[in-house]
Amino acid sequence: MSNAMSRCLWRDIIIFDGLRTRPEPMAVITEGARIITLSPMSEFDEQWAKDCTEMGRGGVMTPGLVDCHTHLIFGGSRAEEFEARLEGASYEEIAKKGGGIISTVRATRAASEDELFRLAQPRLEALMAEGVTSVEIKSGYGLTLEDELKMLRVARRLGERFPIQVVTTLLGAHALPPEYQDQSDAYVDLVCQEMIPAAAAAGLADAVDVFCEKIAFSVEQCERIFKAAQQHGLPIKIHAEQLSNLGGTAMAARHGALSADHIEYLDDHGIAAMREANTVAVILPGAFHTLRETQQPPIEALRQAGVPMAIATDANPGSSPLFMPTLMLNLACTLFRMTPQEALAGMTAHGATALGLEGLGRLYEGAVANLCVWDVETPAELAYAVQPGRLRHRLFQGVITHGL
Ligand SMILES: N=CN[C@@H](CCC(=O)O)C(=O)O
Ligand SMILES: [Zn+2]
Repeated sequence: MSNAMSRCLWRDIIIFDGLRTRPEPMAVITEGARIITLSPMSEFDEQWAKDCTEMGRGGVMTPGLVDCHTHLIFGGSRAEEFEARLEGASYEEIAKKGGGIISTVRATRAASEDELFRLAQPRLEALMAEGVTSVEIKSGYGLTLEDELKMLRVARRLGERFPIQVVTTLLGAHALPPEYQDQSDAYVDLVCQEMIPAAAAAGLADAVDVFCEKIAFSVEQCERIFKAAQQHGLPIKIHAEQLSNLGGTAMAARHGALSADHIEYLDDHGIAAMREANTVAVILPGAFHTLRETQQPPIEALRQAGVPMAIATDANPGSSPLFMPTLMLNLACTLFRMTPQEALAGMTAHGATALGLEGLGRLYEGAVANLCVWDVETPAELAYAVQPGRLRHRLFQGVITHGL
């Protein structure tokens, strides 16, 4: 890593600023943890280069990528489930037989904190190698008080050990653990009365998430969890309308949710509620692709309503074992006809909004210097080609962590 206090200068670079591509080549100077100059080349003053380390010319600069939905911490593998699905079993059928999420719960409970850390490290490094500078990591494979806290502690440790911002989310209501079979309300009590208070008191959770679906928790149960989260000052988000339309998104939006994620089955009522509440739509093309879903998320209706759309990897062992953020840009375009600019905004500015990190995921004078420089000629190329190795520089809080 370089000295964060020196000045770095990039010239003749195309800027995607988090929302749009700037119309002309720019010069960018960072000093310490901040961007201090972001100027069209036509206004460049050679004096600015004094005391700067020249970082090169050409290429594309984007904000550091924001992956706002991941399940990076888990034990075990679900390769067998992958094969079973190829032979025709559905995600829901596998879940109902105690496989799916619950099989990862068994492996995660059996793993120590150190082991989970060791397993998560290369997954996190894969995201960083693709330019991610902020990542959300959920619990949700513990489903006991201790195992959920164990996962959250691993997430915090990852954020302390690596040059990346880790935002943690308590997902105690991810699936009903087998020991609570036929007692889902009692399990929701555990989430509300023990997990949320303990995670909040220990400062381990930055938000609370739920999986609202027939194979998981009802709208009423999710609402109860949201009320408990808000009593502890924690923002909320929801996995909803992925496999069916239960109306969880509209309920979550009424409670001011940061985001509603998946949302393939979202209807107009849900979209109106999201627009009203400024809830971000988190689009997860990796899960859509892996589960061979057929119901498309309502991209055009969200676009017309002006609901911001984020894109994330949903990296997890079951529905999206895909640890490559730029692949998600490509899938969002090819599967959902999002534009490359929309996809990039989804993994920068809107991804940050989905995490409540306003101002991050953007490039402007004064912004935190979380940024990437890519060996491509236009921002659209990042979504067009699926090609590792294009990251020239990655800066996290002004420190060069890649491409010295
Ligand atoms: N939909 C629910 N949860 C995860 C899947 C987790 C798993 O299959 O292990 C998701 O976001 O896709
Ligand atoms: Zn998820």
